[in-house]
Amino acid sequence: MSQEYSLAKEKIKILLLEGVHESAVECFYQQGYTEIVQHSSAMSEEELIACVHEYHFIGIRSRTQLTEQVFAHAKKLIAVGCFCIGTNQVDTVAARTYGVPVFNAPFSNTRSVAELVLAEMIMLLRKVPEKNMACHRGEWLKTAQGAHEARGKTLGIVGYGHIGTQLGILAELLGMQVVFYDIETKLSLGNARSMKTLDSLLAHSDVVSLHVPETPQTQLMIGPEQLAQMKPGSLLINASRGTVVDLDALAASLKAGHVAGAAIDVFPVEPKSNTDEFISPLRGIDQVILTPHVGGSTQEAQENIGVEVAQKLIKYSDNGSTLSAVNFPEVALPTQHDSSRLLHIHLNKPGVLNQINQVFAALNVNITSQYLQTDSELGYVVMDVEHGKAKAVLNELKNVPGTIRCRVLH
Ligand SMILES: NC(=O)c1ccc[n+]([C@@H]2O[C@H](COP(=O)([O-])OP(=O)(O)OC[C@H]3O[C@@H](n4cnc5c(N)ncnc54)[C@H](O)[C@@H]3O)[C@@H](O)[C@H]2O)c1
Ligand SMILES: O=C(O)[C@H](O)COP(=O)(O)O
Repeated sequence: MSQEYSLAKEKIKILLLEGVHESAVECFYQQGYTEIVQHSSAMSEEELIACVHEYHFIGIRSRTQLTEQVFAHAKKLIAVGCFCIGTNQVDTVAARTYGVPVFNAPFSNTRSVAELVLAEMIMLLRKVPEKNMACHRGEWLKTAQGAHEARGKTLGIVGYGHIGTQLGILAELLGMQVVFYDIETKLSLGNARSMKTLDSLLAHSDVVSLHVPETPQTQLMIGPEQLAQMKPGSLLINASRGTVVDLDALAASLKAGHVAGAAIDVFPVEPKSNTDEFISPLRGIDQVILTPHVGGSTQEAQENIGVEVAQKLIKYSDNGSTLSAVNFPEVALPTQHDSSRLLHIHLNKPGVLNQINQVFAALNVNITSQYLQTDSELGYVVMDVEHGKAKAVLNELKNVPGTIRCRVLH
């Protein structure tokens, strides 16, 4: 049975995985949420299935997979917080069907990614990775051969969103020319030029940097054909998602000397914890910078994300607001005064709202405020009623056909 009445805050159990920043914990404490369990690493599906029934909120980063099976066992789960940008690790459709909104931090770590990519680009242009490796082996590779300034070179940005646009601005400050390719029409910032096709961007760029989300269209977006279209001696950077690049094809292109260098932060399969082995066809290739998915891992980003996502979870818990949820109709709500608040999540089918309103009419309960938002499949309606009336209404609302979840707040 899912939670029907909001508990006292100190009884609400929160599970935070993957070293979610202390700033989140402080936010929860400040708002009276003290039952917090923290883990520094991710949990496997099995581990989650064994414990998820205890928790009302779960906070994760990019490593924890929240599958349909996990949601099926999460009887008390009220909401999920992804303390990162990506939500591809969560079955957000399954979450919806169980009436669980998923929140994330859509931009708090974007500057950190842009800065890392900029630094890597300069390192690759100067052939620092191979010179660094040579020094570690006791060799002395002092040469200007193949080393270039960034000034005057062309940076091609694939995916001109929060990260891509910031990177473009930073690169122009170095005197680079910026071109970009995006499936949406985007406002060009600075002197950046939009390219009509991915192929033309690849053929024009000295450095290609990928900043697209993981979608069916971006799966292996850069494979053997695309690598062959890149200029001989050009560089590839991927700090987006590991599924975007065919790493075997990249390794072959690097070994053949076509692509001259690469910086890769994300991988199709990443170790679940810092003690697991990292396996990749790029290991041992000197001209590649490999980083363990740390594009967004700065103190500044993590602290801001901690606050941002914790506040979204607290708001949903305290007043039902779903503003900026990634899988749910968005409702922005004022705090209720002198009333009880009922939250009703239902299938968006003809007649459901009518039946909800009939419950109130039959019980002669007045709705003081009502807020509704729907998408093509889901409806979320929030109703404030006089104190003391909510319990009777809840008992009837639960039986309205199409109800996914119904709760009373305070
Ligand atoms: N390495 C890290 O630690 C790290 C940190 C943050 C984000 N990321 C990844 O970076 C990605 C981009 O982040 P963002 O904040 O810039 O996202 P964003 O949503 O602001 O921008 C993504 C852009 O890609 C475009 N796009 C989508 N599909 C495309 C396609 N097939 N071809 C071309 N363009 C396409 C979108 O229209 C959008 O403009 C995130 O989805 C996340 O996976 C990684
Ligand atoms: O989606 C994101 O924001 C990035 O991939 C970073 O994920 P992380 O918080 O697990 O480092």
